[in-house]
Amino acid sequence: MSDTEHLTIVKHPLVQHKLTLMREQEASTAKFRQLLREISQLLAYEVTRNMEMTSKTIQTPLMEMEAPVLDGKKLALISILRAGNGLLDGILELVPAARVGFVGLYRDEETLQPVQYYFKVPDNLGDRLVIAVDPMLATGNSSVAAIDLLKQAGATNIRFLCLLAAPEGVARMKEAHPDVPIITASLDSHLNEQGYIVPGLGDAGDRMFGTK
Ligand SMILES: O=P(O)(O)OC[C@H]1O[C@H](OP(=O)(O)OP(=O)(O)O)[C@H](O)[C@@H]1O
Ligand SMILES: O=c1cc[nH]c(=O)[nH]1
Ligand SMILES: [Mg+2]
Repeated sequence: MSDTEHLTIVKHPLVQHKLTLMREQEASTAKFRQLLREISQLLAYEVTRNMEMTSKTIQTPLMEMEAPVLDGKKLALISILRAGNGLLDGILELVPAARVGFVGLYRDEETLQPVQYYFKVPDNLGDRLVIAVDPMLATGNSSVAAIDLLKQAGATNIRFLCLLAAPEGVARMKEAHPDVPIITASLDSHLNEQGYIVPGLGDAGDRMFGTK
């Protein structure tokens, strides 16, 4: 997979405008959550772009026609807890029949290593397009670990959707999972010493859920 196939940055003006509003430190919890939900639907448009299609015969008021419909087994959306849930709900509104799974991971603040606390995913992952969602791709340790687990559970066709990515995380994902395309709204500058994305937006989970 070439670099341009591996990383897609969604530069649509509505995405970029909403992302700027989310980055601002005075955005309230309610505003932050609402904006993330709105952006998730715009990003979902991009991440589902290549879903397989088939057709079926329908009857319009005027005539019979062969009309396009989605093919194959349902999509599996996987939320990397807990911040992933901020992307999940909006996408589910667009794809209400999707199956949903959860990978519970938090990042140890000292070591920046992921600590797993939950894993529950739909059956037959190998037959599905699997879209893993987490707003932040920082060191990449969490997303690499989550995708390791999804592959162990049988997933073969995986995409990773995030709001912000750091170059360090993109490189780590490319090394560990070169077959997994990343779709994001922004490739930011770098990570700071605490592993936060700069300029970033802070801790996505805390901002979304109003915790510290
Ligand atoms: O790429 P990494 O360096 O691993 O960092 C990214 C991870 O950090 C955040 O989660 P966090 O650990 O804060 O958990 P939370 O979602 O419960 O807030 C974020 O949602 C990612 O899962
Ligand atoms: O900047 C960052 C890095 C990891 N997790 C976050 O929520 N924000
Ligand atoms: Mg967090």
